[in-house]
Amino acid sequence: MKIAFGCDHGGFVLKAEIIDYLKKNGHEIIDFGIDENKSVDYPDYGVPVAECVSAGEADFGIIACGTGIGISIAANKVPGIRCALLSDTFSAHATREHNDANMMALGGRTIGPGLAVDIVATFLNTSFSGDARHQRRIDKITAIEKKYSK
Ligand SMILES: O=C[C@H](O)[C@H](O)[C@H](O)COP(=O)(O)O
Repeated sequence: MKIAFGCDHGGFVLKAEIIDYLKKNGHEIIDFGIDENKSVDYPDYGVPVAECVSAGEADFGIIACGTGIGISIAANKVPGIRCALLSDTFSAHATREHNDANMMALGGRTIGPGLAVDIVATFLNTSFSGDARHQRRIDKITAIEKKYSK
């Protein structure tokens, strides 16, 4: 799959192991940085990933900041993005199966790289259930997006 990745300096600590996992598992990576550990503004790295996913240029987006909060808030402003902030594998599974999330966010200051990679693996290896009740709820989220984009 094509995976877009982006992080700020708070998420940079997770980058190497996530990229390593993605490469070892045959994924193509679209890397939006950062490439060195310097202080940056997380919207500048989360939004390009979100735009890439929203445009259909990547299958999924993975982003990280210190907590995963700021960068996921920014990503979720892009139409078509459903970005889940994750810190456990149960939620990683559930957000794919129930929410059809197309992006996930991690916090480099809240979880370690081992758990981060397990979460990424669970997220990428779980499919949307396609269940009507879940689709109905996603459709309602999309309708909210359309209502406020006028
Ligand atoms: O939600 C925001 C992220 O956790 C940022 O990574 C964090 O705010 C960066 O903080 P600082 O500039 O103090 O390193």
